[in-house]
Amino acid sequence: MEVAESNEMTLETVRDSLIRQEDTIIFSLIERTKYPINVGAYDKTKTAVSECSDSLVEFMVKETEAAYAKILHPAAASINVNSTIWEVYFSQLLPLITVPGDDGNYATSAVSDLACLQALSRRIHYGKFVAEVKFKDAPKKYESAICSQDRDALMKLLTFETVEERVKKRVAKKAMLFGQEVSLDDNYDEKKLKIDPAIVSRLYEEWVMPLTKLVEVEYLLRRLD
Ligand SMILES: C=C(O[C@@H]1C=C(C(=O)O)C=C[C@H]1O)C(=O)O
Repeated sequence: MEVAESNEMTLETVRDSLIRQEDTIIFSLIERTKYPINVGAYDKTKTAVSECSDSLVEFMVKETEAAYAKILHPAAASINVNSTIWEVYFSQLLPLITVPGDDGNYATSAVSDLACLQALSRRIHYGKFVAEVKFKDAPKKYESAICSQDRDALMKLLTFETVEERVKKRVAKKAMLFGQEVSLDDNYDEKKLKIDPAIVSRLYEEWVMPLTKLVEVEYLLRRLD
């Protein structure tokens, strides 16, 4: 991932980007809540793509991944946690943010899923940039752990608990603000929130941040190859 872009990157600019990406993630999740879970969209027998054994969503995600693979440095591109993101999204997150049921809108809900998966994947794989700036800021600090391929030591070195606490609080606050039913009187009804802020916070705590850190560790392990 030593692309030209990383020269101008600092920990601050990388963190600013992660903060902006929170907006994209939360808005894409809110968009998906418009539709029920629509399990039919994930049913290979109902796929709308002819001569293709994938479900509609699988087909769309694979096409997008193929496009991204063309623009990434091979070493960084070898780190890919999309299958885990996929699993978490469909088996854990989607049932939490959607209502049960099937409204037949498979194509539009699949487009929405794709937007969520892309936003999550981009954020989590951004861990490569985060790791690169952390390494550049203090190479000595990381070198011995990299040489001994010590995952636990790397994880400790790159973790900032106070930053993580702020992320969890901020995403819950954003979910509350972005998910409101906006009306012209001053009352706002907490029950009408489009997404539960606690779920967004949990998504970050249990999956987004741990996976970002996993990407950071994987990147650093290969950094001196
Ligand atoms: C991304 C960073 O690395 C780690 C992961 C974080 C995250 O995924 O939000 C936050 C703090 C760090 O523990 C960072 O330091 O900003």
